[in-house]
Amino acid sequence: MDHLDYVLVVTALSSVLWLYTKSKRRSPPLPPGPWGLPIVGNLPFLKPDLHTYFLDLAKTHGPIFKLWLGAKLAIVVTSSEVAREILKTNDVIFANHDVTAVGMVNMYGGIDIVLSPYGPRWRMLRKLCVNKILSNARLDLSVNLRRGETRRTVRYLADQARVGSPVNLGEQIFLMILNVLRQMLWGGTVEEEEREIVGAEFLELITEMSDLLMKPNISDFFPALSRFDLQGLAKRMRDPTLKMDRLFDRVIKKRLEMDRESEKKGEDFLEVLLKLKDEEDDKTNLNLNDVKALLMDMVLGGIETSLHIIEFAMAELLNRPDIMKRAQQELEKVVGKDKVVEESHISKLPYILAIMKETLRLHMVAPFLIPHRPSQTTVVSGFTIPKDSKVFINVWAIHRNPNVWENPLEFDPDRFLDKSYDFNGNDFNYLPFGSGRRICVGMAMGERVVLYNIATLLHSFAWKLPQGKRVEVEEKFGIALKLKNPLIATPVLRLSDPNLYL
Ligand code: HEM
Repeated sequence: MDHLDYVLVVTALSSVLWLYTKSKRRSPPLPPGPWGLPIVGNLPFLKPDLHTYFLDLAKTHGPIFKLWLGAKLAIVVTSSEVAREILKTNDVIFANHDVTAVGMVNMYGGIDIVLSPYGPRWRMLRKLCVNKILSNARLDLSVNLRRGETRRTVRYLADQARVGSPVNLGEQIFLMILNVLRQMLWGGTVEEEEREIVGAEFLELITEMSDLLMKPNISDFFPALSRFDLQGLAKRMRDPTLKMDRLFDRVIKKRLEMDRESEKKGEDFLEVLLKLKDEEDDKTNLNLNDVKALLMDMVLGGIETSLHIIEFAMAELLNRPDIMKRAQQELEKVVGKDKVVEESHISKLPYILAIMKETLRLHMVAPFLIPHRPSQTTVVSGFTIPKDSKVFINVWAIHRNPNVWENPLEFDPDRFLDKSYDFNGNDFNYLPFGSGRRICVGMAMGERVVLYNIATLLHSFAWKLPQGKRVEVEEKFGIALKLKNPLIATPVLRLSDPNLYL
């Protein structure tokens, strides 16, 4: 090799090396992750309780790892630092929710808040909810709609208490929350006799839709196959969605037929939404489908979350009579035994609030939030996160991190009396409602409904378990995390005046 050749070879090699390091520098690698099979990736290895399975994987692969769910790349985050990078540092890029094939059928083609991509339409819907429907001022107007349903449950439980009969508490809480939400949506519209019919149908449809939304779907793992709907899930979702749509139509028609002048104004969501739709100077340009998609969001976002928090809280308290007693002492001091709890009391009940916060820490009902989806390829913690991947933030695991939470598996509301964690998502170790742009829009309502109903159940009744029994507080993964086994307990009247149970 003469000198010129030597120079050429060295130059060529250096250029290749330079290009290689440059390209390396330009695109960091994907996060690490477990090996998968060709085509199906990690799908065959998934376990039903995804939240615990993902935590186990994080122990091997670190706070950010990847999985191939068929052709779809999933990124799983298990630390508050990485969660912050996603939800705060890169919040606009991650401000979309992942869209599923069945969700699109259920949500009028994705025109609702949850599935709308971040942009002007989502902003308009969100503003409408925050200012006109779910604000504290608006919720103050509908306090009686909520109160009536809770009192109805108290009457039923009091009847059972008088005969010493155990109740399926989870079932009762479900019915109570379902009815509270139904009342908020259109309670001022539907008359008493029709209420029962609409209620029974409502319960059936919600259960069916939640089940379908949870089913793993080939259409999501291989989007190119989605038009074949190989498991028939989209087709199956059409039926309950159509029935719910007809139910919405019925109540909307009823509302439109009512003599508006003679009705009380501004109580239920439907009335507010229809009024907005008809306002001439309204800039939202809402149409009927928009109204129905918003009602659907409230139905699916508002019921399962609140109901499971109350159920988990009651399950924990039944195992901890000392904590239940402290909560009841607080209620006696603030409300007294000669009155019933009202929503106006809840801001004066810090221990009940601590019970709600601790329940949400230990049993995060939306364990991965609603999975987010980056609108462009970006780098997080030194790894490339490609556009459109599905990002699971395992908040359930973050809430149990032993480096942050002392004795994380113990139910201890006191930790929230000492530290000022709130629900606003500012501390990335505690994110029960999410954080940033997509934080839960129904937070104010969820907080009221949960606090008021826990307070009422504890104030009106002492609760007994069969002799020597404990509640197994086990979790079951689903669209919302729920208690695995039925919660059976016997209510015992606590208040001396029988009129307080009417
Ligand atoms: C206490 C009960 C509740 C909890 C724990 C809860 C939790 C959450 C969480 C974790 C998210 C996802 C945040 C994210 O993706 O980053 C969310 C979103 C949402 N929640 Fe809630 N929620 C509750 C009650 C409600 C209620 C009562 C409603 C409505 C009536 C509601 C409506 C929604 C909607 C529409 C979204 C989507 C917001 C968006 O995409 O911009 N939630 N919620």
